[in-house]
Amino acid sequence: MVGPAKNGRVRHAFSVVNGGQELGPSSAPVSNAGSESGGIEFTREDVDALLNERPKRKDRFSLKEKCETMSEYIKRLKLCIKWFQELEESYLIERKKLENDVEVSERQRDEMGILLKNKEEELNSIIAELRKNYASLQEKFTKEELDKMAAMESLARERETRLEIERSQNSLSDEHGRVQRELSSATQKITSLNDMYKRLQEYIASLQQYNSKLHNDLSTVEEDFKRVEKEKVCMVENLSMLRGQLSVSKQTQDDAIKQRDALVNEVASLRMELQQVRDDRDRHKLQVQTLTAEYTTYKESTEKSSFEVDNLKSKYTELEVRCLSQTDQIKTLKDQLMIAEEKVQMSNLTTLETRTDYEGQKKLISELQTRLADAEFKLIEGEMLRKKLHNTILELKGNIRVFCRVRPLLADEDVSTEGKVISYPTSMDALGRGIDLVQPGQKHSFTFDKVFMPEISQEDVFEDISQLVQSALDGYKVCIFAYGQTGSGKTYTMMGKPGDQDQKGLVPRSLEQIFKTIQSLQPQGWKYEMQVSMLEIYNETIRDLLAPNRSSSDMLRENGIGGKQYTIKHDANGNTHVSDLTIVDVCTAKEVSYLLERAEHSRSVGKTQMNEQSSRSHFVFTLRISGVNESTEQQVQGVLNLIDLAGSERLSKSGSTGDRLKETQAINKSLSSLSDVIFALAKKEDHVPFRNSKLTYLLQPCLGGDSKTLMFVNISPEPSSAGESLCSLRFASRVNACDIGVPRRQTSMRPPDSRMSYG
Ligand SMILES: Nc1ncnc2c1ncn2[C@@H]1O[C@H](COP(=O)(O)OP(=O)(O)OP(=O)(O)O)[C@@H](O)[C@H]1O
Repeated sequence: MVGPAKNGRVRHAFSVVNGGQELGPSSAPVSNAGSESGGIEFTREDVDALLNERPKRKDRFSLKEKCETMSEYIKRLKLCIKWFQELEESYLIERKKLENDVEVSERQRDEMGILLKNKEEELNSIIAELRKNYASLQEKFTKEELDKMAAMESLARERETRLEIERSQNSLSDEHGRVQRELSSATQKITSLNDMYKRLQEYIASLQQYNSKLHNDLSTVEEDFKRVEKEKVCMVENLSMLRGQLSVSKQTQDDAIKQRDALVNEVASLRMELQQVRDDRDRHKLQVQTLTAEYTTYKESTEKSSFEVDNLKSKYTELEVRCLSQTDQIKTLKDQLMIAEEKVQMSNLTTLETRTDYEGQKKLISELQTRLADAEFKLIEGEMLRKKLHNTILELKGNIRVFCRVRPLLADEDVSTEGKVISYPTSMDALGRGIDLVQPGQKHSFTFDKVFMPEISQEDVFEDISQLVQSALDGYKVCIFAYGQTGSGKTYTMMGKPGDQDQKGLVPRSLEQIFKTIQSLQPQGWKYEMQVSMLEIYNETIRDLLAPNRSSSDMLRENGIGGKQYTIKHDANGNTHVSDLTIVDVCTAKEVSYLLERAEHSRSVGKTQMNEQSSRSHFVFTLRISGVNESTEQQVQGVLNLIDLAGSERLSKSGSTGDRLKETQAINKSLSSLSDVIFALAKKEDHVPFRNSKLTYLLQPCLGGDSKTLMFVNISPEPSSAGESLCSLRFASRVNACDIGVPRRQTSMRPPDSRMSYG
């Protein structure tokens, strides 16, 4: 049926009956109530809609749902195709009918000719369109079929995958269970590890606290120590003053006692004199009485002799005068006696006062002595604590310490043209520890344990290492070495300026301190024995600097042309032995100075363009210290190694030729071996090439742990040395980063053959 044109469009209505049931696209089929077949009317729009109504891909649909939707859609498409086929058939039938009608009715045909033609055209176009649609539907159908097949295949694959997944899910759930169990045990482990970590953190915090406490204690102890030292000095002064006062008051007391005794004697003699005078007076009184009686008797016989009377009168007068004078004398004596008695009383009082004073001062002295003993005890205790804390701090550090020393500009050096290359940062954390080297356009900053500026004196430098030297007496191996380019001040730092007391170097100062300390430790029962050896390493050959009668031929032989070959060995205790090396027992600093002078003569001193006095060998001074405390049975064995390394210099800069070139090459080889060792230690490599040079092999115990090691890096302030200084500073900062472990104190018995031990 062809419906009326609506909105310029031709409306086609057709119905499909399938098994008595109307089928059609589920989307809005409009039922035509007037239709005979009671079928469904389709418009072109409906068909277009149906064709365009391809199920939208919903990503969230599962493959199965997609397949079902596809199947539904394909089903509808099939129905459509069927409808189209039926439609085509009905059109064909209609056409046939019309053709028949044409045949039947020419008129009708003429009338309908145009209409039919149009209709035919229209139908043809519709058919063509439908065919086209059909073809495209077929195509779509095939495509959808293919899609369906692919979907089916992928569904099957998915099913398989799902099964696989389910299987793996099962195994995964097993795994999950296992992992859960492992997780719970791991969680437990983590909890316990966390606990442990917390405990460790607490432990670290407590260690840090302990460390800071130790630092505080150290500073308090050092303050106490200083205070007690001051107090001791005051007390000693007081004591000597009191002793002076006491001796003065003793003298006064003796004088007073003597005076009193003299006065007592005087009083006794005065008393005797008085008694004598009294006796005289009594006697004279008696005489006077007798004379008076005689006078009365003679008066009665007055007339007898007037001469006798006169005589008797004069005698009487004389006696009276004598009596009067004696009375005066008695009075004077009495006065003198009174004065003497007063004096005695006074001197008694003074004696009493002096005695009280004396007792008071005696008490004060004994009090002061007790306080002094206390202070001395505190001092010893403080010293012990200080030593312990000092050693603990050094042990905690566990690395090679590095002190940097910049020498002043020498008279013939000038920086004015190129400017200063060395500066010192002033920030709080780098103060006294930082050094900056400025090169054109670049600043290199370094930090060390200490940086000594040019104006720092030898004494001040020594103050900073005196504790380390002290450690050798406490039984540690101590190694101090100076590194730096030629002329940077290594020998000055180690040995000082010969003949100038103020500019003595570390070696003489260390020896003085050691001998002084040994003496001060004597009252505490310590007795020390010391042995010295000195050697140099020249062109990779060891030379004994204390060998008796060392001639130039010996030197030649030592240079490898026959003769003694000194070999280095380390024993299990970390002691180093150099075969045939001369070891001298020493008791005083003077003896060591003499040996140092002897060694200095033997040293090889070469001349290069860089430094007229440049030492071309490594100088190694060793002092072995064995101490025993007779009261505590304690024994210590320490070693002090003081090393002045040969100058590090670039061949090009040194301008060496011939023998000097050979020397420079040997020095550079051993110094580069030293840096190889340091780098291997810094990287904690399994193999450290100690054996690559005599120097490193000799220093193995100092570099490989076990000992307290300090390196001086000496720097020249000259702008022309900036490159060398930078190399030295870089090397030193690597050395500083080197963790060599904890130094060990040697308190065991000295082995019987320790005379040959080097360090
Ligand atoms: N801190 C200082 N104060 C004063 N003068 C110094 C100082 N340091 C070094 N000098 C002087 O610098 C010069 C070179 O020093 P020194 O001989 O110690 O160098 P060096 O590094 O030992 O050289 P080399 O490697 O050739 O032995 C000497 O004249 C020395 O007196």
